[in-house]
Amino acid sequence: MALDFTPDDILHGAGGAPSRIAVIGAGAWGTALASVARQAGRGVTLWGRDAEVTREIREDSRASRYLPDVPLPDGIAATTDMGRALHGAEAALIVTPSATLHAMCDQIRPHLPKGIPLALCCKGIERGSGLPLSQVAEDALPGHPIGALSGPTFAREAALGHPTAATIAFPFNFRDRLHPGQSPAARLALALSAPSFRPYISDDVIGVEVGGAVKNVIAIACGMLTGAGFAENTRALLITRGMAEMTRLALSLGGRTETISGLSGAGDLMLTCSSTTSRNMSLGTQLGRGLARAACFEGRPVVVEGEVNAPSVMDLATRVGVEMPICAAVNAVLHQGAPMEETFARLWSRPLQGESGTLGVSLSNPVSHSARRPQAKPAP
Ligand SMILES: NC(=O)c1ccc[n+]([C@@H]2O[C@H](COP(=O)([O-])OP(=O)(O)OC[C@H]3O[C@@H](n4cnc5c(N)ncnc54)[C@H](O)[C@@H]3O)[C@@H](O)[C@H]2O)c1
Ligand SMILES: O=P(O)(O)OC[C@H](O)CO
Repeated sequence: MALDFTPDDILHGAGGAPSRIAVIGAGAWGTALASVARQAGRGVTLWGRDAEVTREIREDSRASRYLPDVPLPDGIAATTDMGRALHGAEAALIVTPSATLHAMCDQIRPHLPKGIPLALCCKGIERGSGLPLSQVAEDALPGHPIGALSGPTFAREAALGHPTAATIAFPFNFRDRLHPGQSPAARLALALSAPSFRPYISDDVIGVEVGGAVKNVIAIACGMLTGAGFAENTRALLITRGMAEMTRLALSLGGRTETISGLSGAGDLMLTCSSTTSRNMSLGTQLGRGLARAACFEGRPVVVEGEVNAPSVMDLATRVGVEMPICAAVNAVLHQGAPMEETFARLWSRPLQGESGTLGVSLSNPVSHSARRPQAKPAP
Protein backbone atom coordinates (compact mmCIF):
# COMPACT_ATOMS: atom_id res chain seq x y z
CA MET A 1 0.00 0.00 0.00
CA ALA A 2 1.36 3.45 -0.86
CA LEU A 3 1.30 5.77 2.11
CA ASP A 4 -0.43 8.85 0.88
CA PHE A 5 0.57 11.81 3.00
CA THR A 6 2.95 14.70 2.95
CA PRO A 7 5.50 15.96 5.46
CA ASP A 8 2.96 18.66 6.36
CA ASP A 9 0.53 15.95 7.44
CA ILE A 10 3.19 14.67 9.77
CA LEU A 11 4.09 18.03 11.22
CA HIS A 12 0.51 19.10 11.69
CA GLY A 13 -0.97 15.74 12.52
CA ALA A 14 1.67 14.30 14.78
CA GLY A 15 0.08 15.69 17.90
CA GLY A 16 3.56 15.99 19.34
CA ALA A 17 6.42 13.69 18.50
CA PRO A 18 7.74 11.71 21.47
CA SER A 19 9.95 14.11 23.38
CA ARG A 20 11.60 11.47 25.61
CA ILE A 21 13.27 8.56 23.84
CA ALA A 22 14.84 5.59 25.60
CA VAL A 23 17.56 3.74 23.69
CA ILE A 24 18.23 0.21 24.94
CA GLY A 25 21.74 -0.95 24.05
CA ALA A 26 24.88 1.17 24.26
CA GLY A 27 26.91 -0.49 21.51
CA ALA A 28 27.88 1.31 18.31
CA TRP A 29 24.40 1.64 16.83
CA GLY A 30 22.55 2.37 20.07
CA THR A 31 25.02 5.13 20.91
CA ALA A 32 24.80 6.54 17.38
CA LEU A 33 20.99 6.56 17.54
CA ALA A 34 21.08 8.22 20.96
CA SER A 35 23.32 10.87 19.43
CA VAL A 36 20.92 11.35 16.49
CA ALA A 37 17.91 11.64 18.81
CA ARG A 38 19.77 14.18 20.95
CA GLN A 39 20.69 16.19 17.86
CA ALA A 40 17.00 16.07 16.93
CA GLY A 41 16.33 17.85 20.21
CA ARG A 42 14.90 14.95 22.21
CA GLY A 43 15.49 14.03 25.80
CA VAL A 44 17.47 10.80 25.55
CA THR A 45 18.18 8.06 28.06
CA LEU A 46 20.55 5.30 26.96
CA TRP A 47 20.70 1.95 28.73
CA GLY A 48 23.89 -0.09 28.59
CA ARG A 49 25.07 -3.00 30.68
CA ASP A 50 28.61 -1.75 31.19
CA ALA A 51 29.04 0.93 33.86
CA GLU A 52 32.26 2.38 32.40
CA VAL A 53 30.71 2.68 28.91
CA THR A 54 27.66 4.53 30.27
CA ARG A 55 29.77 6.71 32.58
CA GLU A 56 31.97 7.83 29.71
CA ILE A 57 28.97 8.67 27.51
CA ARG A 58 27.22 10.55 30.34
CA GLU A 59 30.20 12.43 31.76
CA ASP A 60 32.67 12.78 28.89
CA SER A 61 30.32 12.66 25.85
CA ARG A 62 32.52 9.92 24.38
CA ALA A 63 32.15 6.20 23.64
CA SER A 64 35.74 5.10 23.18
CA ARG A 65 34.99 1.36 22.99
CA TYR A 66 32.37 1.37 20.24
CA LEU A 67 32.72 4.77 18.54
CA PRO A 68 36.32 5.89 19.11
CA ASP A 69 37.08 9.51 18.21
CA VAL A 70 33.43 10.40 17.61
CA PRO A 71 32.31 13.39 19.68
CA LEU A 72 28.84 12.86 21.14
CA PRO A 73 26.37 15.59 22.00
CA ASP A 74 26.01 16.54 25.65
CA GLY A 75 22.99 15.47 27.61
CA ILE A 76 22.68 11.76 26.79
CA ALA A 77 21.56 10.33 30.14
CA ALA A 78 23.36 6.99 29.96
CA THR A 79 22.70 4.50 32.72
CA THR A 80 22.91 0.81 33.64
CA ASP A 81 19.59 1.10 35.50
CA MET A 82 16.75 -0.10 33.25
CA GLY A 83 14.08 1.51 35.42
CA ARG A 84 15.73 4.92 35.09
CA ALA A 85 16.29 4.48 31.37
CA LEU A 86 12.62 3.79 30.70
CA HIS A 87 11.06 6.13 33.26
CA GLY A 88 8.92 8.67 31.43
CA ALA A 89 9.95 7.41 27.98
CA GLU A 90 7.40 8.02 25.21
CA ALA A 91 9.09 5.66 22.75
CA ALA A 92 11.93 3.15 22.95
CA LEU A 93 14.51 1.88 20.48
CA ILE A 94 15.82 -1.65 21.08
CA VAL A 95 19.41 -1.82 19.83
CA THR A 96 21.00 -4.92 21.35
CA PRO A 97 22.09 -7.88 19.17
CA SER A 98 19.20 -9.87 17.64
CA ALA A 99 20.02 -12.98 19.69
CA THR A 100 19.37 -11.06 22.92
CA LEU A 101 15.91 -9.79 21.97
CA HIS A 102 13.87 -12.30 23.93
CA ALA A 103 15.91 -11.74 27.09
CA MET A 104 15.79 -7.96 26.58
CA CYS A 105 11.99 -8.04 26.32
CA ASP A 106 11.86 -9.85 29.67
CA GLN A 107 14.23 -7.30 31.15
CA ILE A 108 12.37 -4.21 29.98
CA ARG A 109 8.80 -5.49 30.57
CA PRO A 110 8.51 -4.44 34.25
CA HIS A 111 9.71 -0.91 33.47
CA LEU A 112 7.92 -0.09 30.21
CA PRO A 113 5.52 2.85 30.34
CA LYS A 114 2.09 1.66 29.21
CA GLY A 115 1.53 1.35 25.47
CA ILE A 116 4.65 3.17 24.24
CA PRO A 117 5.85 2.24 20.74
CA LEU A 118 9.00 0.13 20.44
CA ALA A 119 11.20 0.22 17.36
CA LEU A 120 13.50 -2.76 16.83
CA CYS A 121 16.83 -1.57 15.44
CA CYS A 122 18.57 -4.96 15.47
CA LYS A 123 18.66 -7.09 12.31
CA GLY A 124 17.86 -10.78 12.32
CA ILE A 125 15.45 -13.70 12.57
CA GLU A 126 15.03 -15.54 15.88
CA ARG A 127 17.08 -18.71 16.09
CA GLY A 128 15.07 -21.83 16.84
CA SER A 129 11.62 -20.39 16.17
CA GLY A 130 12.49 -18.86 12.78
CA LEU A 131 10.32 -15.89 13.78
CA PRO A 132 10.84 -12.33 12.59
CA LEU A 133 11.97 -10.18 15.51
CA SER A 134 8.78 -8.08 15.47
CA GLN A 135 6.79 -11.25 16.15
CA VAL A 136 9.08 -12.15 19.04
CA ALA A 137 8.59 -8.69 20.58
CA GLU A 138 4.83 -8.66 19.95
CA ASP A 139 4.45 -11.99 21.73
CA ALA A 140 6.61 -10.88 24.65
CA LEU A 141 5.28 -7.33 25.01
CA PRO A 142 1.57 -7.27 24.16
CA GLY A 143 -0.09 -3.86 24.15
CA HIS A 144 2.83 -2.03 22.55
CA PRO A 145 3.04 -1.03 18.88
CA ILE A 146 6.12 -2.87 17.53
CA GLY A 147 8.01 -1.58 14.51
CA ALA A 148 11.43 -1.66 12.88
CA LEU A 149 14.05 0.98 12.10
CA SER A 150 16.51 -0.11 9.42
CA GLY A 151 18.52 1.17 6.49
CA PRO A 152 22.01 1.79 5.13
CA THR A 153 23.45 3.19 8.32
CA PHE A 154 26.97 2.57 9.47
CA ALA A 155 26.86 3.73 13.09
CA ARG A 156 30.08 5.72 12.98
CA GLU A 157 29.03 7.74 9.92
CA ALA A 158 25.57 8.46 11.35
CA ALA A 159 27.15 9.60 14.63
CA LEU A 160 29.65 11.80 12.77
CA GLY A 161 26.76 13.57 11.04
CA HIS A 162 27.18 12.18 7.52
CA PRO A 163 23.81 12.51 5.73
CA THR A 164 22.01 9.23 6.48
CA ALA A 165 18.52 7.89 5.84
CA ALA A 166 16.59 4.95 7.27
CA THR A 167 13.12 3.47 7.12
CA ILE A 168 10.85 3.42 10.16
CA ALA A 169 8.02 0.91 9.76
CA PHE A 170 5.08 0.21 12.07
CA PRO A 171 1.84 -1.59 11.25
CA PHE A 172 -0.93 0.86 10.31
CA ASN A 173 -4.30 0.26 11.92
CA PHE A 174 -7.50 1.82 10.59
CA ARG A 175 -7.01 5.01 12.60
CA ASP A 176 -3.43 5.34 11.31
CA ARG A 177 -4.72 5.10 7.75
CA LEU A 178 -7.21 7.90 8.40
CA HIS A 179 -4.60 10.04 10.19
CA PRO A 180 -1.24 8.76 8.97
CA GLY A 181 0.60 11.71 10.50
CA GLN A 182 -0.36 10.44 13.94
CA SER A 183 0.81 6.88 13.35
CA PRO A 184 3.66 5.58 15.55
CA ALA A 185 5.92 5.45 12.48
CA ALA A 186 5.32 9.10 11.59
CA ARG A 187 5.63 10.33 15.16
CA LEU A 188 8.90 8.48 15.68
CA ALA A 189 10.22 9.69 12.32
CA LEU A 190 9.53 13.24 13.39
CA ALA A 191 11.19 12.65 16.75
CA LEU A 192 14.39 11.34 15.13
CA SER A 193 14.52 13.75 12.22
CA ALA A 194 17.82 15.63 12.57
CA PRO A 195 19.84 17.84 10.20
CA SER A 196 21.79 14.84 8.91
CA PHE A 197 19.36 12.00 9.67
CA ARG A 198 16.30 11.56 7.50
CA PRO A 199 13.77 8.85 8.39
CA TYR A 200 11.26 7.59 5.82
CA ILE A 201 7.94 6.11 6.93
CA SER A 202 6.51 2.72 6.04
CA ASP A 203 3.85 0.26 7.16
CA ASP A 204 5.73 -2.78 5.77
CA VAL A 205 7.40 -4.09 8.93
CA ILE A 206 8.12 -7.58 7.60
CA GLY A 207 9.58 -6.21 4.36
CA VAL A 208 11.95 -4.00 6.35
CA GLU A 209 12.91 -6.86 8.67
CA VAL A 210 13.61 -9.35 5.90
CA GLY A 211 15.87 -6.84 4.14
CA GLY A 212 17.91 -6.25 7.30
CA ALA A 213 18.31 -9.94 8.11
CA VAL A 214 19.15 -11.18 4.60
CA LYS A 215 21.56 -8.43 3.54
CA ASN A 216 24.02 -9.42 6.26
CA VAL A 217 24.21 -13.00 4.95
CA ILE A 218 24.69 -11.79 1.37
CA ALA A 219 27.44 -9.43 2.57
CA ILE A 220 29.31 -12.41 4.00
CA ALA A 221 29.06 -14.11 0.58
CA CYS A 222 30.43 -10.95 -1.10
CA GLY A 223 33.26 -10.88 1.41
CA MET A 224 34.07 -14.57 0.92
CA LEU A 225 34.40 -14.23 -2.85
CA THR A 226 36.23 -10.91 -2.63
CA GLY A 227 38.67 -12.44 -0.17
CA ALA A 228 39.12 -15.40 -2.51
CA GLY A 229 40.28 -12.97 -5.19
CA PHE A 230 37.19 -12.39 -7.31
CA ALA A 231 36.22 -8.84 -8.20
CA GLU A 232 33.41 -6.52 -9.23
CA ASN A 233 31.43 -8.75 -11.64
CA THR A 234 31.09 -11.38 -8.96
CA ARG A 235 30.09 -8.88 -6.30
CA ALA A 236 27.42 -7.36 -8.59
CA LEU A 237 26.12 -10.87 -9.32
CA LEU A 238 25.83 -11.65 -5.60
CA ILE A 239 24.18 -8.34 -4.75
CA THR A 240 21.61 -8.64 -7.55
CA ARG A 241 20.77 -12.29 -7.06
CA GLY A 242 20.90 -11.75 -3.29
CA MET A 243 18.24 -9.12 -3.75
CA ALA A 244 16.15 -11.66 -5.69
CA GLU A 245 16.42 -14.02 -2.68
CA MET A 246 15.46 -11.21 -0.32
CA THR A 247 12.47 -10.31 -2.51
CA ARG A 248 11.20 -13.90 -2.68
CA LEU A 249 11.37 -14.28 1.09
CA ALA A 250 9.76 -10.90 1.79
CA LEU A 251 6.90 -11.48 -0.68
CA SER A 252 6.21 -14.92 0.72
CA LEU A 253 5.76 -13.34 4.17
CA GLY A 254 3.53 -10.48 2.99
CA GLY A 255 6.24 -7.84 2.43
CA ARG A 256 6.38 -5.65 -0.67
CA THR A 257 8.81 -5.29 -3.56
CA GLU A 258 9.04 -1.52 -3.17
CA THR A 259 10.30 -2.02 0.37
CA ILE A 260 13.00 -4.36 -0.88
CA SER A 261 14.03 -1.81 -3.51
CA GLY A 262 14.15 0.89 -0.81
CA LEU A 263 16.56 1.94 1.91
CA SER A 264 16.15 -1.09 4.16
CA GLY A 265 16.55 -3.56 1.28
CA ALA A 266 18.60 -2.52 -1.75
CA GLY A 267 20.09 0.46 0.11
CA ASP A 268 21.44 -1.57 3.00
CA LEU A 269 22.47 -4.43 0.72
CA MET A 270 24.58 -2.06 -1.40
CA LEU A 271 26.19 -0.47 1.65
CA THR A 272 26.98 -3.68 3.47
CA CYS A 273 28.27 -5.48 0.39
CA SER A 274 30.55 -2.64 -0.66
CA SER A 275 32.87 -1.98 2.20
CA THR A 276 34.97 -3.68 4.82
CA THR A 277 33.56 -1.12 7.26
CA SER A 278 30.84 -3.78 7.38
CA ARG A 279 31.57 -6.43 9.98
CA ASN A 280 29.72 -8.97 7.84
CA MET A 281 31.63 -8.19 4.65
CA SER A 282 34.85 -8.10 6.62
CA LEU A 283 34.26 -11.51 8.26
CA GLY A 284 33.52 -12.99 4.82
CA THR A 285 36.67 -11.41 3.39
CA GLN A 286 38.86 -12.93 6.09
CA LEU A 287 37.31 -16.35 5.56
CA GLY A 288 37.72 -15.97 1.79
CA ARG A 289 41.42 -15.27 2.28
CA GLY A 290 41.68 -18.56 4.09
CA LEU A 291 41.71 -17.42 7.71
CA ALA A 292 40.24 -20.04 10.06
CA ARG A 293 36.81 -19.20 11.46
CA ALA A 294 37.98 -19.12 15.09
CA ALA A 295 40.83 -16.74 14.19
CA CYS A 296 38.36 -14.30 12.57
CA PHE A 297 36.58 -13.81 15.89
CA GLU A 298 39.71 -13.30 17.98
CA GLY A 299 39.74 -9.76 19.32
CA ARG A 300 36.35 -9.05 17.73
CA PRO A 301 33.98 -8.26 20.59
CA VAL A 302 31.29 -7.09 18.16
CA VAL A 303 28.23 -8.72 16.73
CA VAL A 304 28.30 -10.18 13.18
CA GLU A 305 24.60 -10.70 12.59
CA GLY A 306 24.91 -12.52 9.26
CA GLU A 307 26.99 -15.22 10.91
CA VAL A 308 24.49 -15.59 13.75
CA ASN A 309 21.47 -15.38 11.48
CA ALA A 310 22.43 -17.49 8.44
CA PRO A 311 20.87 -20.61 10.03
CA SER A 312 17.68 -18.80 11.08
CA VAL A 313 17.28 -17.14 7.67
CA MET A 314 17.56 -20.60 6.08
CA ASP A 315 15.23 -22.06 8.69
CA LEU A 316 12.57 -19.48 7.86
CA ALA A 317 13.11 -19.86 4.09
CA THR A 318 12.71 -23.63 4.37
CA ARG A 319 9.55 -23.31 6.43
CA VAL A 320 7.91 -21.07 3.82
CA GLY A 321 9.36 -22.98 0.85
CA VAL A 322 11.53 -20.20 -0.58
CA GLU A 323 14.73 -21.01 -2.46
CA MET A 324 17.74 -18.97 -1.28
CA PRO A 325 20.83 -20.57 -2.81
CA ILE A 326 23.36 -17.85 -1.88
CA CYS A 327 22.21 -17.76 1.75
CA ALA A 328 22.23 -21.55 1.79
CA ALA A 329 25.83 -21.57 0.51
CA VAL A 330 26.94 -19.12 3.21
CA ASN A 331 25.17 -21.12 5.89
CA ALA A 332 26.72 -24.36 4.67
CA VAL A 333 30.23 -22.89 4.73
CA LEU A 334 29.82 -21.15 8.10
CA HIS A 335 27.89 -23.74 10.04
CA GLN A 336 27.94 -27.08 8.24
CA GLY A 337 31.63 -27.46 7.45
CA ALA A 338 31.14 -27.17 3.67
CA PRO A 339 34.26 -26.23 1.64
CA MET A 340 33.93 -22.69 0.34
CA GLU A 341 35.25 -23.05 -3.22
CA GLU A 342 33.23 -26.15 -4.08
CA THR A 343 30.09 -24.79 -2.45
CA PHE A 344 30.16 -21.59 -4.49
CA ALA A 345 31.19 -23.49 -7.64
CA ARG A 346 27.94 -25.44 -7.34
CA LEU A 347 26.03 -22.13 -7.33
CA TRP A 348 27.32 -21.24 -10.80
CA SER A 349 26.52 -24.75 -12.08
CA ARG A 350 22.85 -24.75 -11.13
CA PRO A 351 20.31 -25.20 -13.96
CA LEU A 352 19.87 -22.07 -16.05
CA GLN A 353 16.63 -20.27 -15.34
CA GLY A 354 14.52 -17.24 -16.20
CA GLU A 355 15.79 -14.14 -14.46
CA SER A 356 12.45 -13.13 -12.94
CA GLY A 357 11.35 -16.64 -12.07
CA THR A 358 8.05 -16.13 -13.91
CA LEU A 359 9.12 -17.69 -17.25
CA GLY A 360 9.06 -21.25 -15.97
CA VAL A 361 12.36 -22.02 -17.75
CA SER A 362 14.88 -24.45 -16.26
CA LEU A 363 17.72 -25.89 -18.40
CA SER A 364 20.35 -28.23 -17.09
CA ASN A 365 23.69 -26.49 -17.33
CA PRO A 366 26.18 -28.25 -19.64
CA VAL A 367 29.11 -26.28 -18.26
CA SER A 368 30.74 -27.11 -14.96
CA HIS A 369 31.89 -23.74 -13.66
CA SER A 370 34.68 -23.23 -11.23
CA ALA A 371 34.90 -20.95 -8.23
CA ARG A 372 38.60 -21.61 -7.83
CA ARG A 373 40.75 -18.69 -6.82
CA PRO A 374 41.79 -16.57 -9.80
CA GLN A 375 45.47 -16.39 -10.81
CA ALA A 376 45.94 -12.71 -10.05
CA LYS A 377 45.51 -12.32 -6.32
CA PRO A 378 44.26 -8.95 -5.04
CA ALA A 379 46.59 -6.84 -2.95
CA PRO A 380 46.19 -7.87 0.70
N1 LIG B 1 26.92 -0.89 14.05
C1 LIG B 1 26.18 -0.52 13.01
O1 LIG B 1 26.67 0.19 12.13
C2 LIG B 1 24.73 -0.91 12.94
C3 LIG B 1 23.90 -0.18 12.09
C4 LIG B 1 22.57 -0.58 11.97
C5 LIG B 1 22.10 -1.65 12.70
N2 LIG B 1 22.92 -2.32 13.52
C6 LIG B 1 22.36 -3.44 14.28
O2 LIG B 1 22.22 -3.05 15.64
C7 LIG B 1 22.35 -4.20 16.48
C8 LIG B 1 23.39 -3.89 17.54
O3 LIG B 1 24.62 -3.71 16.86
P1 LIG B 1 25.79 -2.79 17.40
O4 LIG B 1 26.60 -2.42 16.22
O5 LIG B 1 25.32 -1.70 18.25
O6 LIG B 1 26.59 -3.88 18.24
P2 LIG B 1 27.89 -3.68 19.11
O7 LIG B 1 28.69 -4.91 18.97
O8 LIG B 1 28.54 -2.38 18.83
O9 LIG B 1 27.28 -3.59 20.58
C9 LIG B 1 26.44 -4.56 21.09
C10 LIG B 1 25.83 -4.02 22.38
O10 LIG B 1 24.94 -5.00 22.90
C11 LIG B 1 25.33 -5.30 24.21
N3 LIG B 1 25.04 -6.70 24.46
C12 LIG B 1 25.69 -7.78 23.98
N4 LIG B 1 25.13 -8.89 24.47
C13 LIG B 1 24.13 -8.49 25.29
C14 LIG B 1 23.19 -9.17 26.10
N5 LIG B 1 23.18 -10.49 26.19
N6 LIG B 1 22.28 -8.45 26.79
C15 LIG B 1 22.29 -7.11 26.70
N7 LIG B 1 23.15 -6.41 25.96
C16 LIG B 1 24.06 -7.10 25.26
C17 LIG B 1 26.81 -5.00 24.29
O11 LIG B 1 27.18 -4.75 25.62
C18 LIG B 1 26.87 -3.76 23.42
O12 LIG B 1 26.48 -2.64 24.17
C19 LIG B 1 22.72 -5.37 15.55
O13 LIG B 1 21.57 -6.11 15.28
C20 LIG B 1 23.22 -4.68 14.30
O14 LIG B 1 23.00 -5.46 13.14
C21 LIG B 1 24.23 -1.98 13.67
O1 LIG C 1 28.74 -3.70 10.06
P1 LIG C 1 27.57 -4.53 9.67
O2 LIG C 1 27.87 -5.50 8.58
O3 LIG C 1 26.94 -5.17 10.88
O4 LIG C 1 26.47 -3.54 9.07
C1 LIG C 1 26.01 -2.48 9.85
C2 LIG C 1 24.66 -1.99 9.39
O5 LIG C 1 23.71 -3.03 9.40
C3 LIG C 1 24.71 -1.29 8.06
O6 LIG C 1 23.45 -0.74 7.77
